Amino acid sequence: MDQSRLILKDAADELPSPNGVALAIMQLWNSDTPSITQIARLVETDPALSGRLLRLANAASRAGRPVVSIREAVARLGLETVKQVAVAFSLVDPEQERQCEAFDYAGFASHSLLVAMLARQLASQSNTAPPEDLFACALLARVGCLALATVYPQEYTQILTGSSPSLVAEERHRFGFDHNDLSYELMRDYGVPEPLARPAVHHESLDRVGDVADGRRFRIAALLHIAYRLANQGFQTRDAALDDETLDRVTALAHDALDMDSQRLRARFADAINEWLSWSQVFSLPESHPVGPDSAPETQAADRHDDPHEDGRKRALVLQTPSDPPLTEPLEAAGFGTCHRDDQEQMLRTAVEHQPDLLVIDQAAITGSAERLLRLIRSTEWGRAVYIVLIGDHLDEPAQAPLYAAGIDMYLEREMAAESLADRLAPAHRLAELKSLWLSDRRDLRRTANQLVISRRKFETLSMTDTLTGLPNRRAGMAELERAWAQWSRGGPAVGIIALDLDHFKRINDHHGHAAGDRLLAEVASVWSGVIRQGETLCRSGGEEFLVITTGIDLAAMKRIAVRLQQATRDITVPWRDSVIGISVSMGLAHSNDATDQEALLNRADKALYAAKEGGRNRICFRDNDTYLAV
Ligand SMILES: Nc1nc2c(ncn2[C@@H]2O[C@H](COP(=O)(O)OP(=O)(O)OP(=O)(O)O)[C@@H](O)[C@H]2O)c(=O)[nH]1
Repeated sequence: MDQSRLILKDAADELPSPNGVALAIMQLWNSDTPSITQIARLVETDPALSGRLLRLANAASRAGRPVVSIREAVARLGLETVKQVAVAFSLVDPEQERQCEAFDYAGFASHSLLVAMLARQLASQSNTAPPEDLFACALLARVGCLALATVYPQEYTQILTGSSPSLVAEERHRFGFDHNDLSYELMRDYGVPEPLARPAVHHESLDRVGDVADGRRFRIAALLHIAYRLANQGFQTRDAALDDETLDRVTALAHDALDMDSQRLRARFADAINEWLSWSQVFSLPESHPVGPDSAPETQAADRHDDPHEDGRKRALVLQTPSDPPLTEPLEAAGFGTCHRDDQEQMLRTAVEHQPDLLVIDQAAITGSAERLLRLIRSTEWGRAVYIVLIGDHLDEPAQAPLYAAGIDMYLEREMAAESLADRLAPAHRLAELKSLWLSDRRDLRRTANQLVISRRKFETLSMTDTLTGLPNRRAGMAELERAWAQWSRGGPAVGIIALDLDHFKRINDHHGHAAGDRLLAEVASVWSGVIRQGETLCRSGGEEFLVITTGIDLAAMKRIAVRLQQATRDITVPWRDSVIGISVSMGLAHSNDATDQEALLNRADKALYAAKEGGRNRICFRDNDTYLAV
């Protein structure tokens, strides 16, 4: 899954934070000195920000134990760093074409938070992993979805609104990898260790949880799956009562993996839901009650042009006391769609939502220190490129200097504002033009780079796939064998090879023609694919030769697979013109217990296959001491 790493740079740096969290962090910053606990609790509600901070904390302590708990990351980084990172987040882009329309950003963050809170509750009652680590792991377990929505907004909208029943299958088809692969890569990039990140990949489906063989990883995958399932219900009902159907589905798993009965499960669910509901106000700010231009009743009538970016004009946001005449006219004359706020908090909300190009701030409407507000705005991502005009009363140059230092671009005297503002906005226009040019260049560049990743990934997939049968080719088979052997040599599951070679295939070609041979090869591949199971890999290693790589089973179990393959081959009939073609297969088995390295293993299977051919074909052979025996 190395290719998905290529889009990490974009994704990891630019995953958007929910506007509600963004605003809450700004409010904390702007009020009194926020405490590290307050900040940590807010950070925990946002997967994108949590990931960034974990990455930073882990980068700072390269040699030490990895930091997985978000609270620990916040404590290690310290208030100043966390404040800086927290305010400089990316936001969901208000411009339609740059956001994934079908992706519910706020819902995603809120759902992830609920899964995380449930995981923490379940972990606190079971001996699986530290609760704070599992909180972070669960919070980030689906961050790949957010990354795909951010990096491929249009394509992801098509996937989400398409008719495919399987999101994962559709993602794989489109991108060559799915959101689980990407979540894993991002989590590793953030510094989450493999034993926690890997089980998270399996958490969405019960079948995939069952595939996790290792005991501790299985418990982690099971815990995350239970949290995910419960969260799906809680997210919909927003109620602490657990329905029987969901409970039935997870009870057996909770019992096996966490040693937890249904009563305790219900109690943990209720606790997590209550905790989550108490946080929901963070999310209900701009998302569910948009505090955009049209929602402030007191200003609605005045703001006819309250959705300034709708018509493609540059956006101006004005903070002004109600007693002053609104600056709509000069701003409109200068080509800006304008919206007014008379309250600083409302202004910040609107700015977060709409990311204006121009901010006109009347000093009289600022609560608290003007410099502090300006610094706060300048430290945000949207605030870095906004043109700021400050309107004040008789400030001489020494009084203006610290305001310029804090981030204003222009100072205007109140009496002059109405008449001279329009004439002075050329630089603001130029900056907005530059910004939009730069953004569109960046967008095009990213789009090209991201498309390249997909093409490359598809090419790689093709170069690892046999075109006739759709099976992994020899190269892919050898890569899989190498991976399995490396695990075995580190004490992992045993590896086995079943080498298969169709009998007298040349005769088929000679008698029925090459096309008939091709049909038969494709049919054989399809039938065998249905016979092998999870954990077994079937590849086409050459013309009429195939390999099955098994893991975690002994020779006796391999023989049973070989017999199933032999029986299935016997049943294959391919109608061709006036006749029906059938085939048989010879097989040779070898097991890692009897081999010193992977070449020796392959060699041993080949020799056993040769013995099967020599013995008359249509048989399964293996070596026992110095003799070859047939199954
Ligand atoms: N139709 C078709 N034939 C292929 C393909 N690849 C290899 N072959 C043919 O497979 C045949 C293999 O022949 P041999 O190696 O003599 O083996 P065999 O006839 O199967 O005999 P045994 O293996 O000894 O049972 C050759 O005729 C190849 O041309 C392919 O992709 N399509």
